[in-house]
Amino acid sequence: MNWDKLFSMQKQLDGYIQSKHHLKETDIFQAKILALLVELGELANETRCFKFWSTKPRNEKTVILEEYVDGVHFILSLGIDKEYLYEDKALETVITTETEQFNHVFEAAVAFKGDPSKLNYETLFTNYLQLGKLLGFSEADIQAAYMKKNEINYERQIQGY
Ligand SMILES: O=c1ccn([C@H]2C[C@H](O)[C@@H](COP(=O)(O)OP(=O)(O)OP(=O)(O)O)O2)c(=O)[nH]1
Repeated sequence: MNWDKLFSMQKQLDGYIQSKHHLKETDIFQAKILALLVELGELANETRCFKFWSTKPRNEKTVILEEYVDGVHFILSLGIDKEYLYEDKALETVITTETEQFNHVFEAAVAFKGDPSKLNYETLFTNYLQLGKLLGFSEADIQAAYMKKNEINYERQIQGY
């Protein structure tokens, strides 16, 4: 996957949002971490993977992918803030349940908040990609859905959302 292209699109979007909301000089690192954690919760809710008490089916794959790419936005954005990129590498196949993998991603996000090192960023990125793989998304699916949501994010800003 060409992550450089997505990083560059994200950088433009973040710049647009920050100038629109007069945040150029404000530290929004904490807000972006919380936003990522909230998106992860929303994503988990759409999969319903942890709802052992319920028999209701999970939401459609397209809806789950839309939620997934909101998390991609915030992970790219956090990397940009800390001046990190992600280089594509072969993903190890994880032998976990979706629920365990969600918990890994939560842990990785909290670890990155406490110590925003390059290594912790890579761990967060990799864990999130492995979650995407477990949810059945190909890199092409993720890239296409990211592009679509990136455009929607501009439209929402223009509409004064
Ligand atoms: O600096 C930022 C801030 C936000 N976003 C993007 C990420 C995500 O794709 C979207 C925010 O998520 P969402 O669309 O779910 O927004 P919301 O306000 O939570 O929507 P809703 O009120 O519909 O739940 O904005 C960025 O890319 N950069």
